[in-house]
Amino acid sequence: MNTVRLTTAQALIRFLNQQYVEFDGNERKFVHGIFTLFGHGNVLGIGQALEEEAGDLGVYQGRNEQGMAHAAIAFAKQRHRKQIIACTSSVGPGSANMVTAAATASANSIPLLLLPGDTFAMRQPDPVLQQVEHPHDMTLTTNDAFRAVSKYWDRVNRPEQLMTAMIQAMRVLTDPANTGAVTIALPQDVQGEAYDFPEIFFKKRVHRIDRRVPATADLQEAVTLLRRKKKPLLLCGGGVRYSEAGDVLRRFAEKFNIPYGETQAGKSAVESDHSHNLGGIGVTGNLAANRIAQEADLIIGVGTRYSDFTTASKRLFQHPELEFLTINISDYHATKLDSVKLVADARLALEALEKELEATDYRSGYTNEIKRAKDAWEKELDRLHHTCYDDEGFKPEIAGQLDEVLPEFAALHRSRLTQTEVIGEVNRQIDSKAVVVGAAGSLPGDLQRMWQAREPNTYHMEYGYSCMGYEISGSLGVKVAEPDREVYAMVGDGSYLMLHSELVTSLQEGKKINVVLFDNASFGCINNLQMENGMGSLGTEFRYRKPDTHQLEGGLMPIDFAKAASAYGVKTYSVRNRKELREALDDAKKQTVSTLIDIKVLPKTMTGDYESWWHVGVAEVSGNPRVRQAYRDKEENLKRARPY
Ligand SMILES: Cc1ncc(C[n+]2csc(CCOP(=O)(O)OP(=O)(O)O)c2C)c(N)n1
Ligand SMILES: O=C1C[C@@H](O)[C@H](O)[C@@H](O)C1=O
Ligand SMILES: [Mg+2]
Repeated sequence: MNTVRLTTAQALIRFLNQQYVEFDGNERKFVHGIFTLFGHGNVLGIGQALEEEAGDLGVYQGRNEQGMAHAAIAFAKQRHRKQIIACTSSVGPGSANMVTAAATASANSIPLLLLPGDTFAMRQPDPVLQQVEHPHDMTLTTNDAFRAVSKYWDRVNRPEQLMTAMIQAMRVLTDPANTGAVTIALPQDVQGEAYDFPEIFFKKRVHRIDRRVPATADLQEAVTLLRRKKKPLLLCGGGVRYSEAGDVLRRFAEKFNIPYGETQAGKSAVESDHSHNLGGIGVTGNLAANRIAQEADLIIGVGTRYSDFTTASKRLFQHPELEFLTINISDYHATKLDSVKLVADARLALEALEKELEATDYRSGYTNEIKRAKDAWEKELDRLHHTCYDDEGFKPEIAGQLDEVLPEFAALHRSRLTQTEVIGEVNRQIDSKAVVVGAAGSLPGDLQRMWQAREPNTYHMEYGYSCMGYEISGSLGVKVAEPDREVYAMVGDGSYLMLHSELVTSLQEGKKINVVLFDNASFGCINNLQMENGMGSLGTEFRYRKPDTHQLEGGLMPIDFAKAASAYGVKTYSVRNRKELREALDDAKKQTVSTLIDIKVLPKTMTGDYESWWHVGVAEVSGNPRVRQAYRDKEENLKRARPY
């Protein structure tokens, strides 16, 4: 056998360069590049290997390991899981910073290859800098924390272990049913150790992403079930987008007159104005989708995990004879809710169902309900777009909680903008091909309800982990994946403050992103949540500590985000009214560098829920009667929800 003498790290980089995927007959390189943040745990191993022979890998420099890994996730998500950017970190804190991102990837089923440095396999210098010592178990390191959040985990303690580790890593990264974070921990001494690797390990490998065909018997069962039902409702999940099945879903819906609601991951598989697209469904769903859902007698989940947000904690669907049919590439997800299951690729399953149903002349029993629901929502949307603080008798969407904060905020910032009017304006003004990116706070709810996606694949929401700080890192990843489109990070002030370091990377790379920052001086959605459930406002508004009471109940903190970002070299705008917003959005399009629009939006002017319920852990006993009432309400809702 021919061999080549390489270090473990050199072999790893050479191997990554030889990985390809094939999907629908199209072949492409799987590993686009690698995000690096060097320290002693990786610079002389992986760093040296990249300096010597990076091959085709683009080498990016991250600013925060979590941020760079989130950028890598967004890249893979936007490329529909067919291409990745790997991430290498140093040992200890560098790797620990990627644990959150590993969880984000696994929760969202997005392939992410993490290559954290590790403590010495040989143990000679122990405790090495940044090693956490465990007297009861010498094999434990920080990197064991990845086990709970990875779909595959391995540690390469000898160079030759790299071969099985990487072959298994590729299996998981390219498996649509089981993909997520793959962690290969690399002790720093092993990264530099040489071995005679067989040349065959570096041969070109093409991983075929198969479209799994539905089993005939399952298909027959699904058809029989569907034919019995008059009011079916499709749930369009992320699997529709990853399977590139939006056009088939659209045709299926039209042909059999079946409406569909969108999950956060599935939104924009088909344009929002399609006749059968009801828009966002569930806790963060709109009136049209949630009304139709209550009366549906069959839910056809396509590529969805049925998260509590999608099903409104299993209370949304109320038809007495409700049943579930689930199309999912993962047997695990298909088994939920006692579904009749089609474990298959979304596109193939819908096509097969279509063929069978055509032969039976099936059509749902909806008459004008779909149009009526859509029209009613459009009217409501128009109202949301035109909420105006200056109107007589103005009531914020979230009324009766902190009404007094609105005049305080308006006076402090000289802004009377509502969040819903800003979203409407942004939606109308930006290019139809632009991608909006979001993750946490009140914006995912507002966007899932309100955002009108005019083109497919223009809505990018990380709502599997809803990780604050993903928005900006994610936008960078989307921009690397889609360099010809404008990308807009839709981000709250809380998320922005948590993590925006990769904004600097966007400047460094010349990858322009636009940050649309909604500053409401609070963790707004959590403030809503606590007050909705009977609490007061505790620790969720951005207020100074008051010296006399020692509580966080002083004035609101005015933060000039535009000024801070302009110091990085970002083109910034301060926006306090519609005219300034329009001008800023318009000017931002003309820029070649990243931009940030600092918009002061009145608190409590985000959307509320539309006939949905979210199961949260309310206190069973309390001295506060409002909390006791919230608990009773929860118990009542629970009685109407499926128990599993
Ligand atoms: C990393 C992380 N920590 C905590 C949370 C819980 N959380 C969800 S939204 C939120 C506040 C978000 O505030 P902001 O970004 O300002 O959005 P707003 O709700 O005000 O629109 C918090 C703390 C989270 N989702 N992610
Ligand atoms: O706790 C949360 C509540 C949701 O409203 C929010 O969107 C999400 O980010 C979250 O973590
Ligand atoms: Mg906020």
